[in-house]
Amino acid sequence: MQSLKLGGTAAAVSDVQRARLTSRKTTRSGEHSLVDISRKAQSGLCFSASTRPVSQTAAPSSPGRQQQHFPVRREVSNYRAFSVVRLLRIEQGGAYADVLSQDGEHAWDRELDYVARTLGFRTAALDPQGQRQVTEIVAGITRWKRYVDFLIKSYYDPHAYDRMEPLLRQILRLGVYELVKMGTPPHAAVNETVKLAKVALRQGAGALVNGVLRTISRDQARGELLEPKVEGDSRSQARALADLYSHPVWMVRRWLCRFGRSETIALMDWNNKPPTYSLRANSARRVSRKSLLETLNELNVISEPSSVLEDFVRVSGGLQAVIRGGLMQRGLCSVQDESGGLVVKVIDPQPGDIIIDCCAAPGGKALNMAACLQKEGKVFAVDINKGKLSLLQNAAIHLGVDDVVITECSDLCSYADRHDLLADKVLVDAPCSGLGVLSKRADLRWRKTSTELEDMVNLQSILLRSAARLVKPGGVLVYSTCSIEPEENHGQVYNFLGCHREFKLESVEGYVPKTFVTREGYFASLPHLHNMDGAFAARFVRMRV
Ligand SMILES: C[S@@+](CC[C@H](N)C(=O)[O-])C[C@H]1O[C@@H](n2cnc3c(N)ncnc32)[C@H](O)[C@@H]1O
Repeated sequence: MQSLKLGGTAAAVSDVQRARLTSRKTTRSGEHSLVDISRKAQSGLCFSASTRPVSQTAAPSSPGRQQQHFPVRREVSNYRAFSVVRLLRIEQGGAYADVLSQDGEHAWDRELDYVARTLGFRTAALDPQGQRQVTEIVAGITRWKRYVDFLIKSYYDPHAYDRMEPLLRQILRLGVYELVKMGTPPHAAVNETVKLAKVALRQGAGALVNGVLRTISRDQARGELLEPKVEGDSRSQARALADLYSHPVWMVRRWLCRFGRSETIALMDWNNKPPTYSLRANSARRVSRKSLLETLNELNVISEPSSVLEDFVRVSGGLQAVIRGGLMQRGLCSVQDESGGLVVKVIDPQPGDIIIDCCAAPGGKALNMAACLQKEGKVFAVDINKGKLSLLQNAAIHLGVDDVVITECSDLCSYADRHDLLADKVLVDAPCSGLGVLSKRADLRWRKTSTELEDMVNLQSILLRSAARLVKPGGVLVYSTCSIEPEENHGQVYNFLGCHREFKLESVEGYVPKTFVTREGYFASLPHLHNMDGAFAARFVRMRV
């Protein structure tokens, strides 16, 4: 199958014509060829008096602007319009896909205005099902971006695609994603995205989208979809796997060296699946897991008891119904991955303990530890990020543990200089690459670089050294991350023990189920093996002198 090369050489153009890649409808009606249309669409020559050029960047906020300035276009699928505007915003503004999706109820109203300002027309508001569709589509396209772009570039000119106006790029991505990953019936996927391109941009943009999508759809139906070929030297294979499973090449290369091919694929498969969420029943308000499961059942949230933690439940289908039901506001539960709950098991908080959580915000582990104390003892929650620390403070009030949690906004190094508090237990849940949580953080894989990982390693070792000064003789120090990378985990432990003879490593056996205990005695969860986020924890004990 010949790929479509627009704006390329004459030979490439004639290949296109020979392959008759434009849709039948377009060629039969004698309209412009896809090549012409795309050139016009790219150059912006297709703007007419009746169409308006859409800003290349996100629409500026203009508070004085009245709603009636925007015509209502009910024929445009609202969730698709919301999705492309969100994607644009994520790409241009760097907003987190997952943060956006968990915004509160009123955020959708604000977003409706934002969509109108960006597209130049209003759509119908979204019902809860539409909201769920936007969340899932945006997260899905964010995850599958590299693969979707591979397809578009294979069926279109890669250079022209790179220069394409941002909104048109998002519309194309949406159409391709619907066709190849969502299984939307082709006529709906094509017609709806073409309509969106025409109304939001111009006729020519619609024709371009139509041509590319129809070609992909036709090849897909014939089982001839262009796919990355995993062949050649290790570099080429890594690149093809990166295209196929939509991950950065540097990640694929490091996982291939460590896990081998099939496990690397299993890990990438996990990262590409919709995330699983779990909730911790709030024992501080005497909420049992059984009663939490009943409440979830009343809200029609599919949930089941965790198989590894007695106070946790797993929920299916996202958190929107849980958020709408106000369960967190009412202090019934908090959102925490089971891997985070298992790290708390490694710390083993007991009533009466003085605990310092050195990198505490937004507070999943600090609040869990506080509940374990049963009102006896203290959790000193330290974090350098004031905003995130105030989230922790508010959550402590909702959960009824604010009498146990004491927050302090500080750099840990200066905190350790200022305090001679010797705690029973100290947790360093260090900032890390987050490579264990790529399923939940849809855009994280595209924002991380291997250089950043090295920077993280330096910061982690500084924080661990500072934290060590806060542990009393006989006390416990736990170092944890939500990474699966050895430099951030085993490597830190090795370096720490090398220069801190007063600490010895203690196995986590007995604190967590055996399946999470490594040969060296660390806690480690791997997403594709344990069906939860990837995390790591090592438990040290400070020897009595
Ligand atoms: C992985 S997060 C902690 C997550 C938290 N333990 C929880 O369970 O929700 C790492 C935290 O370290 C904090 N941090 C980074 N550098 C720090 C420093 N020098 N001193 C204190 N906190 C720091 C970040 O602000 C971030 O909130």
